Amino acid sequence: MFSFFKKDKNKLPSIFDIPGPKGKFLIGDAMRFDEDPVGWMLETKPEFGDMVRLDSETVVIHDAGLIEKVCSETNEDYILDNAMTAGKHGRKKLIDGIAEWMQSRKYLGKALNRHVLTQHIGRAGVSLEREVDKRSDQEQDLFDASQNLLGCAVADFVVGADPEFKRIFDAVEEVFWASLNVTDSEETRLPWMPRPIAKRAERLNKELVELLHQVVKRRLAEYPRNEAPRDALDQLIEGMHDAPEEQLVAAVRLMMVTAHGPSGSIFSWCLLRLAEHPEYIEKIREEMDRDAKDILIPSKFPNTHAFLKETMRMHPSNWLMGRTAQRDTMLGGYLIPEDCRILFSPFVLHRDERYWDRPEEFDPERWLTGKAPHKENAYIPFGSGPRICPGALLGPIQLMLGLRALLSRYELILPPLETALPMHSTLLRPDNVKCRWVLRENLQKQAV
Ligand code: HEM
Repeated sequence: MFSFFKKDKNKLPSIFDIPGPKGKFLIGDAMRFDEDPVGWMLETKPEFGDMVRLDSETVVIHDAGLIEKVCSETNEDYILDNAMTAGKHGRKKLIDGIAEWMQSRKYLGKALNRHVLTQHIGRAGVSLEREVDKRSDQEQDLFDASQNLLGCAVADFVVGADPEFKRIFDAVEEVFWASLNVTDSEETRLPWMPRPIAKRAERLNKELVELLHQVVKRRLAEYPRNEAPRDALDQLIEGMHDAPEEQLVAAVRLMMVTAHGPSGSIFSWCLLRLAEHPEYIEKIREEMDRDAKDILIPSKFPNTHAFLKETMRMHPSNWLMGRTAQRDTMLGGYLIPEDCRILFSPFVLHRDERYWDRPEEFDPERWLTGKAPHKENAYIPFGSGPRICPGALLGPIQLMLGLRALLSRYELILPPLETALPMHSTLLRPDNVKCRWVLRENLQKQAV
């Protein structure tokens, strides 16, 4: 027997030892996964278990503990990247920028203070009511309307005190849609293909960055203001006024562009679920009658928070997340090679019977018992680890501002949830659902 046929007993089990469907040479089962990723995961999980090899460099994991391990080792053993930053060159840039971004994150966290939030809630409450009124009694796309409203709230938190707020918000909107088109498209898969969608996104992004440079310059010129910070940018400058201008611009841009989509996607599903559970509309309206600044105290809005949490369980905006190994590393007893992609799905995790009771049932009450309704690490709508969403506390506050602006004066008209097909693309969003909101008093008049 030649020695290379003998199994090396000392060799660690590698990615090729991880079970998975046979698939095709080189591409594994990637084509089947691309056609229906959720179906693929739900089908392969019972057969192959908590670690499933998709192709020679991609593994899908389902175990809550393993997912937590990968998330918590991000920045060290794994890197957080996406279709826009894939490839060796893009990855190197990301790795080089981690320390700077983590410093910005620290100061962003400080912006979640009472001063900034109270001013944000006042300002955003007014802007959201205005945006809701503008769209009154119009048939519109649900996700489009939702992401516009919530995007406005996010931008207000970040740069709401700026005299050019509207211009900044419009530029962010354009970049958001252009980037979503890139990550939704197949373009980035084949590096040698022309990339018109990505080129447009790059141009719009460049324009946004130029605009944000002007904004940051203006604020730096005003520093020190000797007044409490009005928005996240004021707070960033308070902590980082001697940081390079680029770093401040990058932090502000990333926050606005990243937060736009998830918030809008959750808001869309929340409205669809409310139309399915009208009894909650009344409960939420009752809670919303309280003083606006109480929005900062979740215990005063138990039903609203329970409803939002359950919406994020069943419809996590970031339904498929991933990390890439920065170096050879061990996971679940296997040696994961550098550049290997690890995928995990909050959508599948949040429906796993091992971690949840009646996972397929939409039941906000499960969050009202005083005990966590799930096993450890099984609820990750905001991700986890050092790169967990820095807006995890702010997101629900802004969703509540959106609900308040809409439900206090308007009645929703939406198709039944079962007709709303989910689009599992970059974000989990309802596909082409039309919605309308009508002033409550007008509906009441019509009823008489
Ligand atoms: C309900 C609303 C929101 C949801 C569901 C959401 C969800 C997420 C998720 C799942 C991630 C990826 C985390 C990971 O990979 O572990 C993320 C990242 C991020 N989110 Fe949010 N988010 C929301 C609102 C916000 C808000 C309001 C902000 C800030 C104003 C924000 C800023 C960010 C940023 C900057 C990142 C990137 C973090 C990093 O790479 O270090 N998000 N978000």
